[in-house]
Amino acid sequence: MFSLNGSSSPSIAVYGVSKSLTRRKIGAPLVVAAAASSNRSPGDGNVVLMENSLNVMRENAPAAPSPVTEKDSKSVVGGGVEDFYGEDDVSADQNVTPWAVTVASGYPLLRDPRYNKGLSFNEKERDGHFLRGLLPPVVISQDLQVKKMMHNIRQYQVPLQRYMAMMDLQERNERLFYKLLIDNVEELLPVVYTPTVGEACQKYGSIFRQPQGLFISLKEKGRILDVLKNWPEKKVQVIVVTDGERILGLGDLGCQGMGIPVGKLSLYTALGGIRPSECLPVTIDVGTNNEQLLNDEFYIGLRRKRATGQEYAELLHEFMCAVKQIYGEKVIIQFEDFANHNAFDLLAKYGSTHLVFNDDIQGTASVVLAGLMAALKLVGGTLADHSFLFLGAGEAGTGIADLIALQISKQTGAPLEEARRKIWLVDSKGLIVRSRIDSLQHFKRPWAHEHEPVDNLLDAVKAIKPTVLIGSSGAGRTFTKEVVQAMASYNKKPVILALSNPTSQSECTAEEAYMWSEGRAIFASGSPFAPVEYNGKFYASGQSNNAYIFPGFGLGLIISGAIRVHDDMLLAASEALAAQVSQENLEKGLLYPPFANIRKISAQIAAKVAAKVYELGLATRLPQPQNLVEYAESSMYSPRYHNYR
Ligand SMILES: O=C([O-])CC(=O)C(=O)O
Ligand SMILES: [Mg+2]
Repeated sequence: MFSLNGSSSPSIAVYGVSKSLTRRKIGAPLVVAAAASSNRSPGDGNVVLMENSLNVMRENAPAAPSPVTEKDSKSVVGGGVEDFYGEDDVSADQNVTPWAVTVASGYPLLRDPRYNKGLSFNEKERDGHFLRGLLPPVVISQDLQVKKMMHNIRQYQVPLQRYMAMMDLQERNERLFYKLLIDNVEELLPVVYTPTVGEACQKYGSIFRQPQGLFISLKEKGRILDVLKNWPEKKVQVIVVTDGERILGLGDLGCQGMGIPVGKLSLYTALGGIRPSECLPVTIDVGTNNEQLLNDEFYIGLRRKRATGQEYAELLHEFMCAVKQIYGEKVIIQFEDFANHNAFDLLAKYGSTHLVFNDDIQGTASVVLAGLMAALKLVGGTLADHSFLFLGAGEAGTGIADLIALQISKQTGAPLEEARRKIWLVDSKGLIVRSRIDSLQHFKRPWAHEHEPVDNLLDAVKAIKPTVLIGSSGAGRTFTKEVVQAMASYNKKPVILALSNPTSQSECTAEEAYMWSEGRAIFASGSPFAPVEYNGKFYASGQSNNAYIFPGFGLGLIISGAIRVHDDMLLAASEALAAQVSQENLEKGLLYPPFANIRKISAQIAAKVAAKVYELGLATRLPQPQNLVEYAESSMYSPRYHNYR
């Protein structure tokens, strides 16, 4: 027991406190001034409150009252907290000096986004936490706050203004931000994520207000470990890292790519239930080759050309080692929006030493495979009965192609080589064929099949006559009328996926796909499109975006204590997602379930991924929980306010 406030707090509170403090290494011995209550909910517990609310005070400093939550009646699936906080944490903390711990109250409490509740502080809390007079008299519920915020956000017509309003809210009242996002996910996803996040990155320098993640630049070379220690949270489960070189389909945005890790991690919390405090957005700044940014007076990054070769590799290696040193081997490192060459190299280099996941290669592959599994119910046949043509042979294109081939090979027993022959890729130089092999980058070589050269997409469609056309090129409006019409001339129901983001880079719009195929296309896109009307009929289209996969995938890794990612886990995630597509969805032409159910979907994905982690012997959380779906659900962060004593 470790509590000076009378509540019987289990050892968990000690873990959280001591661990944080050990790592803080701040000066002389201190005294403990406050601790958490007895609530133990794995996704949502007071431990978080403790750990994230530490103000370390010098010996004899007065202890301010702490907002400690009242006992929460929510039932808990056994063992969750220990798993998140790890028994190894205890032994690591044996030499801890007693420290003083308290949390903010009064004005600082209102300024602390993690604990601020704004007008929802009740009368008792206002008295107990020195808030009297700092707020107007009214006390309102969190639900009313949500209603008010949605009303305000809807006043903004310009998407970037909505984005900024959401970011302001995140910096002011974190739980309200997540409540808003979770309760209105279909409306707000395009605001905090693609397409708006793309524009936000382009203008990040001028809209920058508060740092929302860690910036690690070449200036920090040799001291990245110290930089990581500056991050206020000591328990991190997921890092999303970019070097900004290929932000969506918008190209090199340098340091301003930070909007992407921030956006992705807010989805980790909203969609996958990972606690916000355990998510760390990182941008590695090695310069930019974007002349416009280099000449932009508001640019926030290093004003130099990109470092490459050894200089680049050394910085990344230092980062990878420092992360493992400080957060252990179970932290997920999600690579996001790196340029092709680095993305493949980093995944190959660190795949066997770290828990790494490339969202653009693996997450996109898994979500597209799920969409194809659903599409088969509409077009018939097995994967092996179809032929696939890609425009784009980068991370997404080859990643998806690899996973389709793997699945075909598993289903038919055919060797991978043979399965690959169903799949063709077009890059900027035309169809990838054998005669080009010597000039191809290594990740394109498996796709260089025997064929005469074809130098453009339309001719490739005519030559291959694919049943499925997938755009992953980052180049907008490349599925022209002729291309879509050619697909519709060979197929009763052509499957067309325009995956590039944001909307401006989509290979075609939903309207174009339906119009040019006379309403016969089975269409999905990376960024959302509103339903379109064609010949008096409405056509909805699904969003084939890795946001369906990575939050649940990450949760599955966390709840099983995975130490490595394996392709079979991606297949498990695809199957779990495809299983969530209802007959009703399919009848509307939707290859994916609505995002409105995403937390339930994420729990299903997490359970299937975790089961695979156990099966492969890559789990460290033992024994395996009996019901993984329930366990995943109960592990999720809830944005509901706590009551403070
Ligand atoms: O961020 C998204 O919307 C999907 C993605 O990973 C990308 O386009 O790079
Ligand atoms: Mg991406």
